[in-house]
Amino acid sequence: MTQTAQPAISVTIPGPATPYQGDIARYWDHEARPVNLRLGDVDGLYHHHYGIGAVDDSAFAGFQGGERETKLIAELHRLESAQADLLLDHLGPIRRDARLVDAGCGRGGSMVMAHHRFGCSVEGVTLSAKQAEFANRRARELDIDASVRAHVCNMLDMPFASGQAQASWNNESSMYVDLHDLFAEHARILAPGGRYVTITGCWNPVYGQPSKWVSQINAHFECNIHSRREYLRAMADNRFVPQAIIDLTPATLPYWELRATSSLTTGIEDAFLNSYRNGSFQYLLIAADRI
Ligand SMILES: C[S@@+](CC[C@H](N)C(=O)[O-])C[C@H]1O[C@@H](n2cnc3c(N)ncnc32)[C@H](O)[C@@H]1O
Ligand SMILES: CC(C)=CCC/C(C)=C/COP(=O)(O)OP(=O)(O)O
Ligand SMILES: [Mg+2]
Repeated sequence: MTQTAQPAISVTIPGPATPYQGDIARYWDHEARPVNLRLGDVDGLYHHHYGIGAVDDSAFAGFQGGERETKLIAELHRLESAQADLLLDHLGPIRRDARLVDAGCGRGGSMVMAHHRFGCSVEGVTLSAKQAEFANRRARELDIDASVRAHVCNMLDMPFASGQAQASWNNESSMYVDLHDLFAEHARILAPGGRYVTITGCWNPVYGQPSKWVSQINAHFECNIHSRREYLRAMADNRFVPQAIIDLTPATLPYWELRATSSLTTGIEDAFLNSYRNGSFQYLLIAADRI
């Protein structure tokens, strides 16, 4: 019997592109660590990244017990917001009619800060439906939901037209994806001359290979930390020319030293402290022009 050829049909399959992305979506759907929620409750900016800058001891020294802890938590949060501020500083001048893209937006703290600073629209993507709901609820509460939106989707295949974004970034979210695929997608959505910024933890090729502390961080977060060399190579291969490369390792150590003394430790503090101190891991900001 002869089989007639079936016409090709195109099917849209909802959900994660890979089983790994499904794992990561579940991870962030279920994440509710007090270190993130208590810090976010300080002023309603919910971050999933770490902090930079000198600790202001006077913010909590001289206080006792619960009051001291509350003030110490506010200090940790101030350092995390300072990190996002530094990233936004490197976006350059942004027009009010611009569109910005936050790839791996988490609960949206950086998006809110970007909108408040520039007055422009900010689109974010996350694999986690819970995080996107959280970010969109915060945007509604702040009455900025016409300009700040989180979408549940893959940062390697974003639902944005080509060449329309003035700037885009990854704030501690690039260790979940292949860097060549990532920068190809940023190069697609950015206008020529647009700016890309990342703050990331990367292993240091000068150390040789990922240290046991780096491997511990990977296991803790189910991520895959790349080397500094991989970032620069993948950028160069995808039309990105670095304008600034800043080693933020010395600037993030005080955050980790303070966090290790807090009531909100999660068990990963020593891995960060040891890997930063032995030179196997670096906290890096890279700002690049899309040519
Ligand atoms: C450590 S959190 C960082 C969140 C945010 N950038 C911040 O600074 O608060 C990592 C984020 O990356 C997102 N992510 C990981 N892989 C992704 C992918 N392939 N597509 C979209 N988002 C992804 C996660 O859903 C999560 O929101
Ligand atoms: C620098 C590196 C390697 C980051 C990995 C990505 C990551 C999980 C960032 C912090 O998220 P979080 O704020 O949810 O983590 P925590 O609960 O530890 O504060
Ligand atoms: Mg955190």
